[in-house]
Amino acid sequence: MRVLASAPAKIILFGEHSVVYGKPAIAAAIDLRTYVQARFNDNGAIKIEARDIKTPGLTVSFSEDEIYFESDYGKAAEVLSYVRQAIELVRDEADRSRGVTVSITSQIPVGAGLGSSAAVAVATIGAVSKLLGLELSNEEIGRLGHRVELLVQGASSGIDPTVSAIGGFIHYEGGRFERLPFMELPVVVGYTGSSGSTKELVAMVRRTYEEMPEIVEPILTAMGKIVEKARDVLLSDIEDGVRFQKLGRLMNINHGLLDALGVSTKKLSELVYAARTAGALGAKITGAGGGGCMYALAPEKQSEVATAITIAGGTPMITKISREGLRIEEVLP
Ligand SMILES: Nc1ncnc2c1ncn2[C@@H]1O[C@H](COP(=O)(O)OP(=O)(O)O)[C@@H](O)[C@H]1O
Ligand SMILES: C[C@@](O)(CCOP(=O)(O)O)CC(=O)O
Ligand SMILES: [Mg+2]
Repeated sequence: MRVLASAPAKIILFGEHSVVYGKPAIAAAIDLRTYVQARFNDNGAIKIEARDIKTPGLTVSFSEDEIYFESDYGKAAEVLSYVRQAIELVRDEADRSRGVTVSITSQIPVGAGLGSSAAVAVATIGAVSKLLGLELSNEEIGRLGHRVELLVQGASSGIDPTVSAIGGFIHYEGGRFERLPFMELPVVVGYTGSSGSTKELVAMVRRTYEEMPEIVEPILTAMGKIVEKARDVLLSDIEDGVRFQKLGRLMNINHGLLDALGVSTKKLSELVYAARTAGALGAKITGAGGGGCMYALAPEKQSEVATAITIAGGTPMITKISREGLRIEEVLP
């Protein structure tokens, strides 16, 4: 038997980092996906085929007629830890005796703030649980995905695995979510081309918090207030033009506060300012920062903003919100 499952990337519209401290945040699934195929193998082991991910620490030596490969096994194992933990959690719930092979292909840039870690965990849990005959709802799979992120990163709010599992738009707070009405948002994502590790960035913010709680706590509180205002704007019965203007202002304030926490980079800020200059109503980091992506809200200006992001040295992506979260694509005997 073979099962193919897929799960989407996300953007955090408002509230990354502060959400780790129990404040609310708003996120939406987007139409980039990670695909995981799971099948049984005969040797009782876990085998992971991850073709899109670079193997760190690979050394190749060439001599006259021979080639030697040496790999840093620790680093290679670490990079696959989300997938491994996802498989282990499902086997703990079902059957540890059967060997499982998973093959991964992904459209989501890694370490770019678009939730590749959550998507790979959720798609793996979806495929392996189906293979092992477990009946789990998408919500339950989101909760297991959160456990995977906690085990690997040490800290995680759970917003990414939740939105990747259930899709659409959500308001998330302290492990609970509320679905927000679906709407098309005219956004452009700008990718700096570099990556940041969520685990390290969350730990860096934690150190700053512990050093200067009297300064960082009000920043996190303000971020939470931005999210509540944004939720009111998203739910209110106003004309889209006014709605986008209000959301854009809140995005710009949220970006400034993320910058204050130290998670922006020169390149991210350049893309943010380039997008605003080209007519975006708002632009901010999305995800953990330290590289990765920003997004801009640009009604009727998406192509101008995409061009400005390219000129500033980034890669623009005009994405759509995905209504669907985890999806079982096919089950073959
Ligand atoms: N296609 C993939 N195959 C295997 N592991 C992946 C894949 N995509 C992401 N990951 C895991 O997720 C990690 C990146 O997660 P993270 O630092 O949270 O950044 P983000 O979630 O923003 O992409 C990678 O280092 C790797 O461990
Ligand atoms: C920084 C944070 O708020 C979001 C991280 O998202 P990503 O892994 O950078 O896509 C962490 C979390 O919510 O667990
Ligand atoms: Mg992540």
